[in-house]
Amino acid sequence: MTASQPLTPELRAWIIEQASAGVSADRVFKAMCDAGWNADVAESAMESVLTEHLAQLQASKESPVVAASQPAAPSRPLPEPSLGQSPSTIDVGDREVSVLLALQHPRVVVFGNLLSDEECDAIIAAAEPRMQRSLTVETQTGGEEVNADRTSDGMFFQREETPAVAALERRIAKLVNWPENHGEGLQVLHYRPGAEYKPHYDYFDPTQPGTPTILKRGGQRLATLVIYLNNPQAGGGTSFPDVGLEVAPRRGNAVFFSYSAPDPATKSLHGGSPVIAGEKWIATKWLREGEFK
Ligand SMILES: O=C(O)CCC(=O)C(=O)O
Ligand SMILES: [Fe+2]
Repeated sequence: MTASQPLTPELRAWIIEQASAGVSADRVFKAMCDAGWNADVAESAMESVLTEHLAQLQASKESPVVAASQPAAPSRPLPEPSLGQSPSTIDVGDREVSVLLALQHPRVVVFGNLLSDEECDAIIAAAEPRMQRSLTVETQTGGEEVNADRTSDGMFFQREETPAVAALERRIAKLVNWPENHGEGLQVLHYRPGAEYKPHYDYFDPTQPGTPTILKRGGQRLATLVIYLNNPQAGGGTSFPDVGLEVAPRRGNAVFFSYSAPDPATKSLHGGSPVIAGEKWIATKWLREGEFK
């Protein structure tokens, strides 16, 4: 390379590659000088290449055609409540849900008044006869096993299975702006004293062999809504250990959290803390990328 050398496509590509790999501008500049470039020429070459590259990136982000062809881009749409105007309540059609707390990273929003006491009781009553010790899929063998990290009992409803479940699903869709048919059936969990759900991620781990099969049915999980159906006497909060947050379980309230990628960087690690006294009943709604059939 010499100062008189034209700015070839290879050199342009090399500058972009260095910058994209996180090499500092100073080091790229020094490498060009070491290779014989005049400092002023090297500087203006870098500036023009990178400015043009950034403009191209911006244009491709703004083009809907390109965006649609990149489903895995980090800017993928996510379930998200409309909190732009910092509302204290959100109208979900047949109810005013209150907004009690919002955190950006991890994305966590705590809601009040999502369900009435009667609706909570109706969901518990419909679930109770069908409760079984929670099983998890054993990803190596494909079988199911009792998981020591999850000492609750559980069951799944079909979507819209009872009037209270259907009303809840309609509200959730409005609350977080996500289609009802992109949600899994509601899961109900029952924790007795001492029971807990150790910290975990709700997304499916892309490195596990069973994950591609799971993803065929609706794609990744993108967000979770945990709804409290009763008031435990002590313990049983939902914890987010990466940020030291614990949400108190109060009947009719709910905690929403989303994860833009199946990655711990989302800080979406969370768990159900041990119930110290009383019992804990929750309903969990997982929201998927696509239609869940
Ligand atoms: O029990 C809780 O508070 C958390 C439940 C949970 O993490 C889940 O259902 O995935
Ligand atoms: Fe979870």
